[in-house]
Amino acid sequence: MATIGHNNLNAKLVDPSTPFRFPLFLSQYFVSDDLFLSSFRQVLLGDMGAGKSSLVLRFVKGQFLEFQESTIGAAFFSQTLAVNDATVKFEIWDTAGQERYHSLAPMYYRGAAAAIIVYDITSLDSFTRAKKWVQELQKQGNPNMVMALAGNKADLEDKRKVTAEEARVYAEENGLFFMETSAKTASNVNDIFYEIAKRLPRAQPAQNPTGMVLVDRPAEGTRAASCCS
Ligand SMILES: Nc1nc2c(ncn2[C@@H]2O[C@H](COP(=O)(O)OP(=O)(O)OP(=O)(O)O)[C@@H](O)[C@H]2O)c(=O)[nH]1
Repeated sequence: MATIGHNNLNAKLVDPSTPFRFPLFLSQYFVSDDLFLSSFRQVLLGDMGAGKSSLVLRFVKGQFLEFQESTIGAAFFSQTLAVNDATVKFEIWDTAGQERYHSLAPMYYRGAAAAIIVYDITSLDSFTRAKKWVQELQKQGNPNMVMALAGNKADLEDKRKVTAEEARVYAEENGLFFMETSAKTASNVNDIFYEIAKRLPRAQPAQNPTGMVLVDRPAEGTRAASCCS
């Protein structure tokens, strides 16, 4: 059973391996003719203290805590975002950066459609750690996974140790998109989630759906089926 580390957030006790209602990368629900919802599982990975929980807290609640508690195990959040004509629901796993939780990470990234790998621009070690996460995802993650590299704490320019150029080149070479973010000032936080949503498989409403259609499918390849056309 996964545990959670945040008592200040709306994290739920959920084991990603069994009771999760829609275990595939992408679930689509045609609720009515004019409401279309795509649901994506997403994971945040990175060194401890890089700012993963702070980014999620900023995205989900618009808040920032100067003294954010370290995550234990992982924490689950959800947030919806309007992207073009569709509503995208993110089901977000915020993993713990402490090394002792490393072995839990595959439980969270294996079923994920997208990942944000977070480092702290004031820490070379956290950038090195981020690269190791990228390697692990490239070897063991979903091959169609959308990956973003977030250089967080961009507000701490005077303490910077990782240049934006270095990170950008690395991201380009490894097929990630890159943004510097600040959970503190909110800079680029919504933007990075929005960019991920835009890169996920395009949500397309069915032709004249009648009634409710529930479709679970892998990220790519199969077309949505309708029970009631
Ligand atoms: N200045 C600044 N501080 C930040 C930013 N993001 C997070 N922090 C601070 O960095 C510390 C660690 O943030 P967390 O969000 O807990 O980091 P984490 O990656 O979730 O850490 P673990 O749960 O241990 O893996 C906290 O004290 C935050 O307030 C940021 O953008 N700017």
